[in-house]
Amino acid sequence: MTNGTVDVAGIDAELRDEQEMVDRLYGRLDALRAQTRDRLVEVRRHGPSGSPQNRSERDAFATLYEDRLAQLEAVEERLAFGRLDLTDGARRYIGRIGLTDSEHASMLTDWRAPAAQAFYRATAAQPDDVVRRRHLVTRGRAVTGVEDEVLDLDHLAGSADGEASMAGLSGEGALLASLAAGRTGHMADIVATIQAEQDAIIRSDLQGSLVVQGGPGTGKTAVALHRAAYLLYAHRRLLERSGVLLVGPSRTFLRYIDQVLPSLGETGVVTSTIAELFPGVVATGVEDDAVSEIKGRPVWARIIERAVRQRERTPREATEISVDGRIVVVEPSDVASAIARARRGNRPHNLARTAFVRDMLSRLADQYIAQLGSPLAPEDRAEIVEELRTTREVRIALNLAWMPLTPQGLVRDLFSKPYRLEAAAPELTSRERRLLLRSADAEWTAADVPLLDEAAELLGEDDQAARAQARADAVRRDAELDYARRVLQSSGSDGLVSAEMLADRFAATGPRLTTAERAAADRTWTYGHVVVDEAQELSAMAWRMLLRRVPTRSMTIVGDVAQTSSAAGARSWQTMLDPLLRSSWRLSELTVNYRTPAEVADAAQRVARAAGLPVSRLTSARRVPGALAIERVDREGVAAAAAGQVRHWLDELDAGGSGGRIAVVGAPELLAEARAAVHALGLGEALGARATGPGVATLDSPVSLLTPRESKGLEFDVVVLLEPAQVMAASAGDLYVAMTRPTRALRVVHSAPLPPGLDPDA
Ligand SMILES: Nc1ncnc2c1ncn2[C@@H]1O[C@H](COP(=O)(O)OP(=O)(O)OP(=O)(O)O)[C@@H](O)[C@H]1O
Repeated sequence: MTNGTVDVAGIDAELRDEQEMVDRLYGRLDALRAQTRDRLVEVRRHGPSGSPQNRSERDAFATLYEDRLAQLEAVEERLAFGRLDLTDGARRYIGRIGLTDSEHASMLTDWRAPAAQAFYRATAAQPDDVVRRRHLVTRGRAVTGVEDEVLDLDHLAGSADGEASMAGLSGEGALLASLAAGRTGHMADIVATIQAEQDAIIRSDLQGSLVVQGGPGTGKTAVALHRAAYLLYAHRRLLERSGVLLVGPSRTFLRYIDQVLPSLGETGVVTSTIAELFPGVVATGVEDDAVSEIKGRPVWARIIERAVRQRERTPREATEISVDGRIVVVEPSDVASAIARARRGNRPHNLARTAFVRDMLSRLADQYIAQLGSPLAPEDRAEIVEELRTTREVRIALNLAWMPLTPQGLVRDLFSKPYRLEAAAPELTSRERRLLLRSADAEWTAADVPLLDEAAELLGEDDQAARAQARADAVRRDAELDYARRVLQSSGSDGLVSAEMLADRFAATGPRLTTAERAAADRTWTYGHVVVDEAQELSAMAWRMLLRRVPTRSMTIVGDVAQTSSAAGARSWQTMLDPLLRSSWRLSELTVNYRTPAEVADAAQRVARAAGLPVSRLTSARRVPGALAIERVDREGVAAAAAGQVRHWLDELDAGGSGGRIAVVGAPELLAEARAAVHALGLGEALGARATGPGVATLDSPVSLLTPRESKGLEFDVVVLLEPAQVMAASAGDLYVAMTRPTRALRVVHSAPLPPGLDPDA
C-alpha cells in the first residue's frame, strides 16, 4: 500500500470525476425507481376486474413492484463505496447492489458478486489484477473524499494519471472513520470496509460447519450477518426454499442487529434465541446458573430417553375387565410382549403406541372370541375390537401401560415428581435432583427448551393429518416458486426481488406464509443454513436441538470461548463440538479488534489472562489516549460517581455533535442505585421511557443500565463499569465481556479492590 503527498488540485479533479460517476449511478437508481413506480401505477390502474387468476397475478405484480421499490429506496445510503482499477485499464465500481445501464452494461457491481471480491481481498503481495483500490467517502449523494490503496505501483507509474492518483490519498481512513463514529444503539453494516480476513469467512463455502473464533470486537457478529447475506445471494435458489436461521443470545441483541440484513437487501432470515426455538413455549422463567448448567449436560439425551421408556410399562398384576358380560384379562406377559413388538419399529413413543394398542386389542379380542365358542366373520371381529377400544377400563389399562404424552407433560412430571426424576436420572446426584425440583405450574426456562425438544423428538407428534397437509402445502409451494421464477426471468425483474417473495404474492388461497414464517412455526423445519452468534453460550443440549434443525450441518458458528458466561457453555470448541460434529467442522480465526481502543482491550486481556480464561490473539486497530480511567470511591459513593460519569459523558458526546451511547454496567442492585443517582442529577430522561427496572435494556435511549450479561454482543461509545471485582466473582467471562463493550472510553468506578490485571499499582 502506498500513500503519496497532498496535491490539492489533483484531489479536486479526482473528486469531480467521482462525483460525476456517483451522479450517474444515482441517476440510474432514480430512473429505476421512476420506472418501477410507473409500472405500479399501470398495474393498479387496471382495476379489480377479470378472473380470480388474473386478479391474483395483478396483485402479485403490484406487490412485486412495491417490494422492488422498497429495495431501491433502501440502498440510498452509500449506494457506491468503492472502485477497482484493473491492469487492463478497466474500472469497476462496487456498491450495495448491482446496476446496469439501459443497454445492460454493468455500471455498479454488487459487493457479493465474484467480480467484487478483489475489492476486499487484493493486497500488494497478491494484487489480483488490481492496480488501485479506491474507497469513496460520501455524505448523502455528495462525494467528500477518496482514499486509495495502490497495489501495483509499477503498473500505475506507467499510466497517464499516475501522479495525480498518488496525491494525498490514504488507505485506512474509511475504516478508522467508521470505527470512531458515534454509536446509535443499532448495529450498522460494514459492507464498505470489510477486511480481507473477514471477507474470506463471509465467502467461505456453504457446505459444512464453519467455526469463527475471535476475541471481543473482531467483527464476528458483523461477519456472521454479512455471510448470511452473501449466502442468500450466492445460493438463493436453495436457501429461499429452506430458509436461513440466525440464533442470537437475547431479544435485545437481536433487536440491536435487526437493521443490518435489511440494509443489505435481505429480509427473509428467521431470527431466534434458543429459548424461542420450541413453537408454543414461551420461556419466561429464571433459575440459578447451577440449575441450567445441570440441564445443559449431554446426559439428558439418555435421561429423557429413559423417562420416555419408563412410560411404556408392564403392570405387576393382571387386570380383569368385564366387557358385555364376558371377562378379558390384561396379562402382564401380553403387555410385555406387545411393548417389545411395538418398540421393534423404532418409532417415536406416540406413534409406536398405535401398534401397541392394536396388538393388545387383538389379544383381548382373541380372549373374548374364545369365550363365544363359535367362529366369527371378519366384520364381527372388527366390531368386537371397536367395543374393546371404547371400553373405559380397557383404555385405562392400556394407557397405564403406554400413555400418550406431550413433551410438556413429560418434562413437567420429571421436575415436579421426585420419584420420576429419581427413576429417570440415576446419573445425577440426589443433591442435583433436589436442585431441579419445582412445582408443576412453574414457568418454562431457557434451559428447559432443549429438553422439551429432545422429548418431542422421542415422543413424536401424533398428528398425521397435519403432516399430510404440510406435505401438500410443500408441493403447492414448489409449483408456485417455479412459476414465480419464470415470471421474474421473463419480466426482467430477476435479482432484486426473490422468487420466494413473488410466490408469496401468488399464493391466492390459504394463509400467505413466507418461508421464514412457516419455518419459525414448525418445530420440525430443517433450514438450509444456520448462523449461531455468541455460540460459546450454547449447552450441549442446546446444540442437539439446533443440529436437528440443520441435518446438512451447513452452519456458521461464531463466538469466543473466553467470553463464556453460561455455566453450561463451551470453554473449548473441540470439547463442545467434537462429540456432536465429530471432526467435520473447520476453524477460522479473527484477530483484529475493531471496536475497543487498544488501551482498554489490553487491560481487559490482562484481567482475562489473570483469571485463566482461554483468551485468543488480539491486535487492536486503534489507540485512543486516555480511553481507560479508574475512579476509586467509598462504597456509598459508587452510584453518585457513576451518575457523575454519565453527566460528564452526556455533555462530552453532546459537544462532539455526532451522538453516541453510554452504558452503565454492573450488578442489578448497583444499577438500581445508579438509576436513582442519575435521576437525582435530573438526567432521568436520558434513561429512556422504557427503562422500568434495573437491567432493562434500553438501546434507543442515550444511557442504558445493563447487567454484564445483558451487555453481551452490544457496544457503546462509553461504558461505566461498576465494582469489577463483584462482576468477576460471578463470572470472569462476564467481566471480560463488560470491559470490551466501549468504542471510545471505559470508566471503572469501584470501592472494593480491583481484580488482578486491572489494578495499575499491582
Ligand atoms: N471491517 C469493518 N469495518 C468497519 N467496522 C467494523 C469492521 N469489522 C468490525 N467492525 C466494527 O467493530 C465492532 C465490533 O464488531 P462485532 O460486534 O461484529 O464484533 P464481535 O466480534 O461480534 O464482538 P464481541 O464478541 O465482543 O461481541 C462493530 O462496531 C463493527 O461494526
